[in-house]
Amino acid sequence: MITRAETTQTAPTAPQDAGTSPSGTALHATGVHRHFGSVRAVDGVDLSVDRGEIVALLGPNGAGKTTFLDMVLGFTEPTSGTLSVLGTSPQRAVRAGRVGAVLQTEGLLADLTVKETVSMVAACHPRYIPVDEALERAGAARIATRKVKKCSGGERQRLRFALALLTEPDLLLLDEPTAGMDVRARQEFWAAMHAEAERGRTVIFATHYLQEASDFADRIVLLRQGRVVVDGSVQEVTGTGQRTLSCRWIGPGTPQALAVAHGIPDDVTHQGDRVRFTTGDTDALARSILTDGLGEDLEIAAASLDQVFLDLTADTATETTTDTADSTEQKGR
Ligand SMILES: Nc1ncnc2c1ncn2[C@@H]1O[C@H](COP(=O)(O)OP(=O)(O)OP(=O)(O)O)[C@@H](O)[C@H]1O
Repeated sequence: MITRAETTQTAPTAPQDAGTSPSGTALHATGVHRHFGSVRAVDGVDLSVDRGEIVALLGPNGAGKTTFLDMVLGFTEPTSGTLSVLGTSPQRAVRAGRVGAVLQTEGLLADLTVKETVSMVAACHPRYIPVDEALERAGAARIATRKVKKCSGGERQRLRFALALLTEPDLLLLDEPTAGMDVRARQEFWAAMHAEAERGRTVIFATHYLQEASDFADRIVLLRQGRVVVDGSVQEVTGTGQRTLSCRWIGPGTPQALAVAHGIPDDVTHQGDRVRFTTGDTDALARSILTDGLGEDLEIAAASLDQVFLDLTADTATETTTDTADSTEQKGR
């Protein structure tokens, strides 16, 4: 049985077991559910990720991100629905070393050095890249001789990254990979990940840092209560939110009257000499302001990813449950 801690470390099956994915799809999920007793952790996810894509998986605590990644890694099976990874089952893709993962769980031996750890794990694989190369690419070369127990949280993540790269995987899965890293470590981590993406790897990462998602991902998938609520590029996702229009008011009339005329009576605020409107139709508002000479120095801004995230996940406090019996399964992580 494969456990979360073993994912990047033991994949002794021959590569030909993994099959191929002629369509170029790295991941294909159709109607995937994963229920734990009464808890619908994943509640009908349809998702297709092409090879070479970089996808950020966002969602509030308990949205189902880790459970979904666990299924992609073959740790747990969907309750229903189908899931294929690189054209085969998750288990076969993982065993063939075609999937690398950087997870938050432990599973590292405290008394080994970083390099010893990578060497030991490399020896479990039928084929792997040179250990020094994996360390270098993961930004872990300078901590090669450090004992794992002396490594900080961020350094351990780099070590996990080096382990994930050993088999030159086609798909990299990262669950909150930069948790615990300081700003510099985070920047270095993403620079290293960029280099891996440029080598053509597909990267799927779960994160709570929206800026990281915005900076690094081609595509944002937002989960809420086990379902995909938004799926698109950063521009498409922020485009679903309300825009703001601000200007210097020069009259006649009042901003409030204009807001009422546009059906947004409560969405007008003042900041210094500027007035700010929040609306789904900034074009119509801008037209009125310019045509009637009501304001000057107009600025229109799309919603921030943070704002869209907050709007779409505002009511997630309620737990999603099925109407079946209580959960008897324990959270095993
Ligand atoms: N083994 C399990 N048994 C019972 N419930 C579980 C189990 N694993 C996950 N859950 C529940 O499923 C839901 C989704 O959890 P999951 O860890 O996938 O969310 P997440 O989006 O990764 O959250 P976070 O951002 O906090 O890591 C939660 O309500 C969680 O408590």
